[in-house]
Amino acid sequence: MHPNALVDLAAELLRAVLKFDSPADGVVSAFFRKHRTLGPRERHTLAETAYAVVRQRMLFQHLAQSGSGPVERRLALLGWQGNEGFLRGALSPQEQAWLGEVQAIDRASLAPKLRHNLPDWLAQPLEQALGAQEFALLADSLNQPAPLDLRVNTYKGKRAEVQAALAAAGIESSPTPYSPWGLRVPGKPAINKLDVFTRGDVEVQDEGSQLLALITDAKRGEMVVDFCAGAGGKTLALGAAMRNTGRLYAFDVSGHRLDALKPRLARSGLSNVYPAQIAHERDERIKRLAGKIDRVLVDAPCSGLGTLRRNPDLKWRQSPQTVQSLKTQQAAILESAARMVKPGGRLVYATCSLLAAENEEIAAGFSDGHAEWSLLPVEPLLAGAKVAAAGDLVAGPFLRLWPHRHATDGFFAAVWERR
Ligand SMILES: C[S@@+](CC[C@H](N)C(=O)[O-])C[C@H]1O[C@@H](n2cnc3c(N)ncnc32)[C@H](O)[C@@H]1O
Repeated sequence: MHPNALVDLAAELLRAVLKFDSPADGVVSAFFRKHRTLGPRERHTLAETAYAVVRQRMLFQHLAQSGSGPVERRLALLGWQGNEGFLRGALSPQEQAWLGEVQAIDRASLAPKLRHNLPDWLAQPLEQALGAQEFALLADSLNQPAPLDLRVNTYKGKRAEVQAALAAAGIESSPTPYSPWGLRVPGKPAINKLDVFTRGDVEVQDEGSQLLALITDAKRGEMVVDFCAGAGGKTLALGAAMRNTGRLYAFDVSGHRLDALKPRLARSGLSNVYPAQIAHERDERIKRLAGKIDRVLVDAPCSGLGTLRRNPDLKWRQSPQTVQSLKTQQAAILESAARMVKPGGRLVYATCSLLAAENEEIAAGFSDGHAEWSLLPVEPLLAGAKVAAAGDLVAGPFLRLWPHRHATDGFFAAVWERR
């Protein structure tokens, strides 16, 4: 394709993505379905350029105030993630001069919000929680792509064996620093055609997500509920920890997401998982399990702001209002899920949000209203699950993961035991 045509397509894609009326990954996929003839390299350039602009939207929109022509084209030039020489082939002499000028601007001289690229309502509580210096590190890490983490299906194989199988396929990996189940792979090699993937020895899963399953500590023969199972990332980890025994219910209100669990379940070799769509958190099915369950994991619907490395559009699509309505939902789901836990059983509340509003505040609300539950400090639970450096992963009694500190998504977890 001619360089200019590809830049024009990047501008067209940006016009759609920057509406922020639906998730960016869906917009990108729909765009590729419309432009079927695009090759893999062109798709990579277009998608990565769109993501780069979404990540640095404030900065790029500021810089794009100068120059002329459609603003999306200037944004595409600023965020270009393809070959530099190829890009030069698309530029007019005026565009070349403009790009040179704006790229020479010293970014350190710009206003803080143009450097961190976060909306005020989000920047403020994060800066308050971390202090200015560490907040800058967080903001920087949120603007980097995430590494590819894999979870070894320990029901089928050992981490060292999977690592060797990956190496034999030309893919280098290293054990994740905290999770005993994880491997980290540099770059983004396609792994879904490898035998080690198709036979279910390995799944793609962020190390932070693995740690949530580890602290849930589901054991052989137990009755376990993954309340917000979605496509089952944590379900599969729990089922493997249970060594394919006992009964593991995977509940979700979204049948569509549960459908995505099915092929993963088939690969995993697990037969102890019972996926079921529920109408809402007070569904009859939930009531029938009251007081019967050993472990309940609530991986609650949340703002997803701990996953900005992968889903940078969330910072523009969420708002104080959406967080407020999520908080109501989170408290209601936790309340309902708790009823299923039997005396001596464990309840885990987790999010992939960085905001105390969705984390510590929800946990405090639950503890305050429930004298019959003891909050369990997470550090010994992590250490008991053979997680290295457990003390580095907690804030007080809670699990608190940060992309800039732990190279994981930003997860939170609180754990209670029913007396
Ligand atoms: C953070 S996602 C779960 C991700 C999943 N656990 C995984 O590891 O892949 C939250 C899920 O909660 C589900 N959900 C939303 N409201 C719910 C409710 N009232 N009861 C159960 N699940 C709900 C959403 O459909 C979504 O799949």
